Amino acid sequence: MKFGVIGAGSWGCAFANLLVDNGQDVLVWARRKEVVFEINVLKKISYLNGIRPKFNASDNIQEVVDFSDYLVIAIPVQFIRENLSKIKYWDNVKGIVNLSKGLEIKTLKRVSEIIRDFVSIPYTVLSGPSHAEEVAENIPTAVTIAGENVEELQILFSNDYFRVYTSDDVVGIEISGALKNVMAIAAGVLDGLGGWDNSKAALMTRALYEMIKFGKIFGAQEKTFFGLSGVGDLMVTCNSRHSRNRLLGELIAKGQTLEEVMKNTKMVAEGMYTVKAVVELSLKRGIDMPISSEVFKILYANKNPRLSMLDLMRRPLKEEWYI
Ligand SMILES: NC(=O)C1=CN([C@@H]2O[C@H](COP(=O)(O)OP(=O)(O)OC[C@H]3O[C@@H](n4cnc5c(N)ncnc54)[C@H](O)[C@@H]3O)[C@@H](O)[C@H]2O)C=CC1
Ligand SMILES: O=C(CO)COP(=O)(O)O
Repeated sequence: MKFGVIGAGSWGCAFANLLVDNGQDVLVWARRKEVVFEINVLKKISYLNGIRPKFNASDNIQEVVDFSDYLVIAIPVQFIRENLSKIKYWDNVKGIVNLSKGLEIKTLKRVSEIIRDFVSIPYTVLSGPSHAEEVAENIPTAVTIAGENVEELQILFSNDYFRVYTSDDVVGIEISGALKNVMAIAAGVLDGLGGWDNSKAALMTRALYEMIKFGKIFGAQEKTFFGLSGVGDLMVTCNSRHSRNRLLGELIAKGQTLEEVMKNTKMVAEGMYTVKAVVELSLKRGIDMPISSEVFKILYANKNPRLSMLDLMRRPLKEEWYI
């Protein structure tokens, strides 16, 4: 099978190598010519230290689409629309597989909804605790896919280091993948303030509750949040040294501004965008989202992270579970 991968960041490249390991033909689209040169000529992936690309890249997005039976989306969510709008013909593509995690802030849409604005071909989302740095090193990893063609894709993606489960909950997988990035920023803030175990465990548990509360309003199934794309990804992203979102929170709590953090990295922390959509949607739908709302205030209203922590502790006392 031929797979075109849109995005040559860490996850696009790690996933492309996985597909080659599984015997698939792969062509990756990179936005910048220097990245194509690095991959095709220098055999380097600048986003993944020490990992050799097993695939070729092109900076011509239409060429990659024309090559593909399946098109894999692996670019930050805020750039999906602008890049898909460059594609004129979708004739060969039999399905889309989305690896990106977030909500579009301009439209408040999930990735499946953004894609539906361009084409109506089968859509599948893949999510779960899967840091590119570890998948690229063939470290055992398990994820979930939902959508169309999942039986075929489960087999094509699985191998001895990558185990794929199926689910029937596209909405739940998209929402849990998007929201855990926001929660990981909050976890990073706690790391930056003191790295306390009690506080982190409490935060992650209440974060899961907040994710479920939000997801159910949009039709997600509660059980999805207890699976790989929910609690699994929440655990890895809140704790991992690889997590961009967790690191963003940590650096902010240690005194850097958002602008300073962004200037010093070419990586993208999706949660810093998604939090805007989450706060807007929660206000519109009347969903109480205390952690997300504090993350928003820390990032965009210059709120002192210690005060955010205190404000969360001082909320009205209540029963633990009342969804
Ligand atoms: N890195 C990881 O371990 C995982 C990432 N993801 C998701 O995959 C998606 C891609 O993230 P990463 O590969 O981590 O990216 P990254 O943080 O490694 O690299 C940033 C990527 O954004 C691209 N980019 C920046 N501006 C762009 C624009 N205007 N148009 C198109 N692309 C642009 C860069 O070219 C680069 O490919 C995100 O939604 C992320 O949440 C999901 C699972 C694991
Ligand atoms: O989604 C991820 C791991 O499953 C990657 O998380 P970060 O974007 O925080 O690195």
